[in-house]
Amino acid sequence: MATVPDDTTTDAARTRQEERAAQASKAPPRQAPAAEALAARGDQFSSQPVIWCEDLVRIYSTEGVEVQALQGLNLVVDAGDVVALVGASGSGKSTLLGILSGLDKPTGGRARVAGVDLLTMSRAQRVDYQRHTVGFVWQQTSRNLLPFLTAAENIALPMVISGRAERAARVGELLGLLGIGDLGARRPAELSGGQQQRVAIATALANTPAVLLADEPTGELDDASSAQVLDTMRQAAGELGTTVLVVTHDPTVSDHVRRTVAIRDGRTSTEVLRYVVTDADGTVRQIAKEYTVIDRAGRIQLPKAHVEALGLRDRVRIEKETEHVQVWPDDEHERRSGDEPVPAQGEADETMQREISAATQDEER
Ligand SMILES: Nc1ncnc2c1ncn2[C@@H]1O[C@H](COP(=O)(O)OP(=O)(O)OP(=O)(O)O)[C@@H](O)[C@H]1O
Repeated sequence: MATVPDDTTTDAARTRQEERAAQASKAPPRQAPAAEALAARGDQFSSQPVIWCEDLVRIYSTEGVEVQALQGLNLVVDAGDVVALVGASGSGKSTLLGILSGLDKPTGGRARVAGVDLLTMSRAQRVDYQRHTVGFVWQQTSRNLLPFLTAAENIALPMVISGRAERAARVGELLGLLGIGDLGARRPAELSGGQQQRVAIATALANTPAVLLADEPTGELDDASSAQVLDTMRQAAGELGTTVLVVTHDPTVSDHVRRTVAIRDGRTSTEVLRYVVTDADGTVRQIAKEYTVIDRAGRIQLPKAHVEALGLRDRVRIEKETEHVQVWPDDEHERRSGDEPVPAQGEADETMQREISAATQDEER
């Protein structure tokens, strides 16, 4: 028997109690958006999802061959959240980031970031969007920074382009936030990979974007540098009220974010949410729960492991319980594959009628 949702794999009742206790005590998630920072941003959309994608489709056509990279992807990210996007190679992660960053256009569906409609924006709006609404950090440290400028000059550059005043103060603030206050005068070649990525994050945050998008920002770093970069990114984004979406192959990234969304075949498939709960004795614990994504039509994708383990195929039986639904293998299939021929509908009704009469007679006797 498979049961959905997945939280019944442990002690479901206890987990639900823990969840309620966490909500009741308003225990903040580990990377809770800083409410003050969000309020300080004064964004009109701060109470709405900052990233909103519905049935997003991206089809690439090369030499007559079509590849459907996104196949009706749905994703909602709230203001100030820090979300990791994971998935096998080719699942569509970079395609999604390309669309959200305004570098690419979806083939269909709807997408809004910080209130901007990504399908209908004009060329001028796109330039403005890339300058002010989103910041981007690439995997290759060399792609993020200009080698002939110092760290401070790199961070100031987006503000020079957008004509922002009081740049020196802002550069100092960002260098401090990213923990590289003493490295402002160095050129990228004089910095370690981790330090370069922190400068890159500061540069991406310079114009106070609503959203920071990062594609494998720790891909070229060792574990210790990765952890440092992710922590400073999370802290800086929290201070500034910036929403973060980070694509990664690195499983340790998940430990640094509240929410991990998995993409499979161009669609969001599962999510892991992490909470911090404090027990009655003061013990602080982190709870991670895996959820399966359900779309607007009520469709879910069962985990492959469950499907294989239970031999689910063709069809399943779904039963509603008080607080959950159960998914059962098709036992009808097995019953009918025996030696006896399957009766036609009229005969089946008659057979059932005969069986009921026989059972009633047995009871009467
Ligand atoms: N410009 C393109 N032209 C044609 N096909 C493309 C293009 N970009 C991506 N694809 C295809 O779209 C699918 C999704 O690619 P995408 O790069 O988004 O995956 P990904 O999850 O980011 O993979 P990886 O983790 O390896 O970077 C793949 O099948 C890929 O080959």
